[in-house]
Amino acid sequence: MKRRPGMKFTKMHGAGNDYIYVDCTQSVIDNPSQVAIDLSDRHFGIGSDGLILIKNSDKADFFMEMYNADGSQGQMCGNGIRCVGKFVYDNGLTDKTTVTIDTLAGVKILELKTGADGKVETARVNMGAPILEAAQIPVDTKGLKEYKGCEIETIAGKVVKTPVVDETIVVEGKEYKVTAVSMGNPHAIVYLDKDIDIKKFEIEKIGPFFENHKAFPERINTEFIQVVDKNNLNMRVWERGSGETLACGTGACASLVATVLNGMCDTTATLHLLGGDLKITWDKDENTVYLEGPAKTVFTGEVDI
Ligand SMILES: N[C@@H](CCC[C@H](N)C(=O)O)C(=O)O
Repeated sequence: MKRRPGMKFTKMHGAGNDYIYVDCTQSVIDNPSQVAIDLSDRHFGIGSDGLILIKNSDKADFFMEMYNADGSQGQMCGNGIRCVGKFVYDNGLTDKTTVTIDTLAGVKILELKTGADGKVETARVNMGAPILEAAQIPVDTKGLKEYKGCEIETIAGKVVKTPVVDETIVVEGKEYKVTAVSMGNPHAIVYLDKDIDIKKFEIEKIGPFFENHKAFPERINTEFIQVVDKNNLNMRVWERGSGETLACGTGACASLVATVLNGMCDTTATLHLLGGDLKITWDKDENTVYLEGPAKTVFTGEVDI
């Protein structure tokens, strides 16, 4: 009997945030959500933080469709989009080094940087403007301890009327200060003391309670940040739908914005994550966030689905 051909995939990572990438420009995958659950499993599957499909787009060069390890869809993925840039360039799907990629959070522009072997090593992504209005993140401010509120002026006198900056939230009976930012997907940023060893922080105990807290109607990605100095932040992340990951690109962007809003860092900083470093800049004149970091291929293969 002839074996049905398997699905070709490439395992890639950006600062240790690993996904399975599939070229869907010529073929389709039925039930990608279930495929993400099955293949992300680190014992019974390939092992990853989720699945990313590269599709055709009528608005941009390509479309990125991303699934977390639990099969839920994320609107955006900062580490994933850099790897999509590497995938399409290294595999000859484009010869451009400035690539546009559409996502559920809009079209993003990537500047790809190649190494001596002609392959993409890093990418700089224009991630667009951070979203700060509670309802758009979304945050249900009734789920906070009490909402004190404030107003933030962004560009051209545009005022954000209901941001969530340094508000109090009660999680498992303990009070935390939280700032919320969306980069197309929702993030809650919480600060840790300077003197703790961030690598020993028990994120797996508290992360799920933030993720599913009543203040976050679409669940949330939570970044735990330690401010080292004005240009260096340590970060651990508990991702919505995937649990702890070694890095989160949108999370690093959201954390930089949150830390600027809290007056604790400059508009450019390096975020140090378990899987590597990401450089983030918030250009306040144009209200745009830029993310720069590595993109790596681990292996390619074929798998039955
Ligand atoms: N790791 C990603 C974000 C992936 C999506 C996230 N878990 C969500 O559901 O919003 C990144 O690098 O940005």
